[in-house]
Amino acid sequence: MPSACQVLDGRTLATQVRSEVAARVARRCAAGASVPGLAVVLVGEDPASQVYVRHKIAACEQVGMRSLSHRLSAGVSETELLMLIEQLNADPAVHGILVQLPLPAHIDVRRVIGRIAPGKDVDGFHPENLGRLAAGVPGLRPCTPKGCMRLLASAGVDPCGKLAVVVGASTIVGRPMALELLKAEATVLVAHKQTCDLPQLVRQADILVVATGVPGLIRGDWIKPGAVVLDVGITRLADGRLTGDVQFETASARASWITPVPGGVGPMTIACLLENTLEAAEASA
Ligand SMILES: Nc1nc(=O)c2c([nH]1)NC[C@@H]1CN(c3ccc(C(=O)N[C@@H](CCC(=O)O)C(=O)O)cc3)C=[N+]21
Repeated sequence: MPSACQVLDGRTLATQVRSEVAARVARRCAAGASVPGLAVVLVGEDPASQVYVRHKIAACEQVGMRSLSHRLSAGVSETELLMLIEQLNADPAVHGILVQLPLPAHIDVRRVIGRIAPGKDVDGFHPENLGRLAAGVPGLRPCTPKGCMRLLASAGVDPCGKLAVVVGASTIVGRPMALELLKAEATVLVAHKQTCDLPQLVRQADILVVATGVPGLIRGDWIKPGAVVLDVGITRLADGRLTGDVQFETASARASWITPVPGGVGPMTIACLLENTLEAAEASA
């Protein structure tokens, strides 16, 4: 890797964000306000989801917040899940609600997310929060795109006037990422499964954000020299290693900044979840 390319270290930045959150939580509690509480709802026994949920709960405790985990069997009815959401909506000790995705196929994800009180939707997936982001007004913002914007800022990269290409148009990452970049006055292109000539688009990107879940999709020789590359993809290979959507070795020979996988965007997602939970608590009282 030429010395010109720098690794954007998400672990170090996430540690900084988490200690800022911890300090704000301590100040809030010292002033007599309630301990921020995050309710994490996990449906089914998917081992990867269980690991993520454990990470989130440990992260809460580390910054002095309360976490409440609700585990439901894979066969739980949508009605029962909606009843739990209503109960959490009404609980004043719960400031944030996170329903771990994916949900079993018999449950309508949109109905479940739409039932979460927007003020407690710390994932920022509720249509009201996505609408606020689209309108450029304050609200709870999806954690991964928010973490990506923090990573850009930490590298001193201002998106204003740059050409940003977002690969992947999911509701949870690609779309809100495009909205964040647009708010920051980048020129934004969104590529997806039907996009013709992906390499030709990627080659123009000053800022490239990839969130497809297709390991190694983006070749290093597609990267514009000097581009900033944020790799959101995270796939566990058969040998147990984690890998991103961007071919790191060759991409880092051309990029000016690049996030590694692991240790890039992932830790920032969790840090921003904690920050959102604190924001939700601060807005509630
Ligand atoms: N309602 C909901 N909200 C989510 O935010 C959500 C979700 N459902 N379902 C699953 C995905 C996935 N996700 C990750 C968060 C952090 C890491 C992370 O910290 N990764 C570490 C590595 C972790 C490891 O070693 O496995 C890293 O990239 O360095 C990864 C993945 C949040 N998700």
